[in-house]
Amino acid sequence: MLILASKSPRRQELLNLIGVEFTVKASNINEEGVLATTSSELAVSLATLKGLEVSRKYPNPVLAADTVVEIEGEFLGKPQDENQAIEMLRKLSGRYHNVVTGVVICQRGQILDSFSELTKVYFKKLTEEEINWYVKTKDPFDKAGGYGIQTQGGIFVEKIEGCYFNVVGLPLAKTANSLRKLGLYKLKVN
Ligand SMILES: Cc1cn([C@H]2C[C@H](O)[C@@H](COP(=O)(O)OP(=O)(O)OP(=O)(O)O)O2)c(=O)[nH]c1=O
Repeated sequence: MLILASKSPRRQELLNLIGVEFTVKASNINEEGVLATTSSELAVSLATLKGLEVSRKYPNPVLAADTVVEIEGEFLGKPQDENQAIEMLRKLSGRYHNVVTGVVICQRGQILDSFSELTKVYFKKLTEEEINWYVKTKDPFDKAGGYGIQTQGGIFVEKIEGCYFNVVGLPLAKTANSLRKLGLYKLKVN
C-alpha cells in the first residue's frame, strides 16, 4: 500500500477524496537551509527530502509533497508568530502570488516520478482590520504564506489561475495521473 509521507491533514483529505488507499508515515526533515533558485526547484527538493527519508524505512511506495508560496521572488513559509503572519498578509494584499506544490513518488530510496504545479492566486486589497481578525483566528499558522484558501482565508482570494487543489497542498489531476501510470491507483466505482 502507498505511504503518504505527510502530517498535513489537507493532503490526507485530498487523497481520500479520490479514493487512493494509503497509510501515513510523516517525515521529520529540517526544511530550513535548502537552497533553490526557483519555487518549483525548492518545492520538489523539499518533497524529495521528505519522500526519500520515509522510503528508506519502509519497502512501500511513498508519496511526499511540499507547498511553497512565492511573491516577487520571495519565498514565504509558515509564519512563526503573529507579526510574521501580519507581514505576510500585507505582502499578499492586492497582488498576485504563486503557489507551487512539488510532488515526489519514490520507493527504497529511488525516485519513481516527480513534478510540480503552479497556481496563480490573486488577493483582494486587505484592510488592517481584516488582517488582524484573520491572524486572531490562528488559521495562518500551519500554512505556507499564512493563509488557507479552503478555510476563512478563502474570503481574501478574488481569483485563481490553475489547479485549486494545488493551493490546498496536492495537485489532484497530476497526482492521479502519476499514481495511475505507476499502477498505484485504479479508477473504481465504490
Ligand atoms: C497556500 C496554502 C497552503 N496550505 C498548506 C498546505 C501545506 O499543508 C502547508 C505548507 O506546508 P508543507 O511544508 O508543504 O506541508 P506540511 O508541513 O503541512 O506537511 P508535511 O511536510 O508533513 O507534508 O500549507 C493550505 O492548507 N492552504 C493554502 O491556501
